[in-house]
Amino acid sequence: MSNLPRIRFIINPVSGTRSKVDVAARIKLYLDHKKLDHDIVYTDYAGHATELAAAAAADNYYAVVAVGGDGTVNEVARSLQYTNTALAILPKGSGNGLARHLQIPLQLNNAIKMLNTGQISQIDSGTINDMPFFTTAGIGFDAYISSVFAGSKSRGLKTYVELIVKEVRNYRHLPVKVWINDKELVTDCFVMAFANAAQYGNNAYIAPLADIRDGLLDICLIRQLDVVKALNLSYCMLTKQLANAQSAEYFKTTQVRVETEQPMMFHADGEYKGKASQFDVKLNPLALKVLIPS
Ligand SMILES: Nc1ncnc2c1ncn2[C@@H]1O[C@H](COP(=O)(O)OP(=O)(O)OP(=O)(O)O)[C@@H](O)[C@H]1O
Repeated sequence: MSNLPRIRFIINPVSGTRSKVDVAARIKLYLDHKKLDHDIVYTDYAGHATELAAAAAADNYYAVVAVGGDGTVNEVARSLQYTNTALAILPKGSGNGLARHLQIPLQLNNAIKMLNTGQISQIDSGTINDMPFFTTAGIGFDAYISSVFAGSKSRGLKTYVELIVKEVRNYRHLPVKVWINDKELVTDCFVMAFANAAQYGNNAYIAPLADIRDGLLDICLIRQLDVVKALNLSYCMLTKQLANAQSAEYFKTTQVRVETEQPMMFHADGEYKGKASQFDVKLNPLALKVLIPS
């Protein structure tokens, strides 16, 4: 056995919108085999990536590469927190929020080449009701959209925007009680997003000022929304201007508690997680090593 650093690729065979590229063949071609040893494993079921990543961390791998979308990234990253093993990403989803935030190349060959020359950094992570997230979590409309999106056959930005425009008319804000930085706030809530990274994915910037290493969550509260405001907010999200929009308010904090009269939908990294009427959202400073471009 060589003494080279070892990396494990975990490929989710069902993720992604693109045609079935032979990722293993590309790895053979573009990974620097003089610098890195590697193995490749495929997930057989939802949740499998978490087990495969935990085994690699226990075996002191240098890095585990999540090959998939933010769902796969989440499953891998949750096992690597507080270990010496770094998360790397070959982005293959439709949104790729964490990869985009970390400026990891979206093109497969370039993303593989980056592994040869990348550097290790550390980032924060969050939990919502003890469920880990690395980009964003949220309650209200964005969780509702993630639930509809999960059942939709098509993917990508166009589907997202069409869904938002269609569903915004039917969705109603709900009253919530929020505790942020020892202050209580009673408010309507259309969306409350808890951002570790700046974007949901697809360059939709829900919290353009979020810093993934500052030990703080950026909370974006949108109290009420109608179709006209929604179009304006969508434009602001895609042009990184949401922090200046009138209908979005921001708070920075390490933890937040939300209570609702009626159960509300929530998501973590865009994966719909169900409904709850109490939410505890926390930030874990610099919990995860990541392999990013030098
Ligand atoms: N072998 C498998 N069979 C079925 N589901 C799987 C398998 N491996 C992983 N999954 C599940 O696939 C889900 C979607 O993965 P992921 O988010 O990476 O891709 P995606 O949905 O195509 O990307 P995006 O969310 O960006 O659209 C994850 O929740 C994961 O649990």
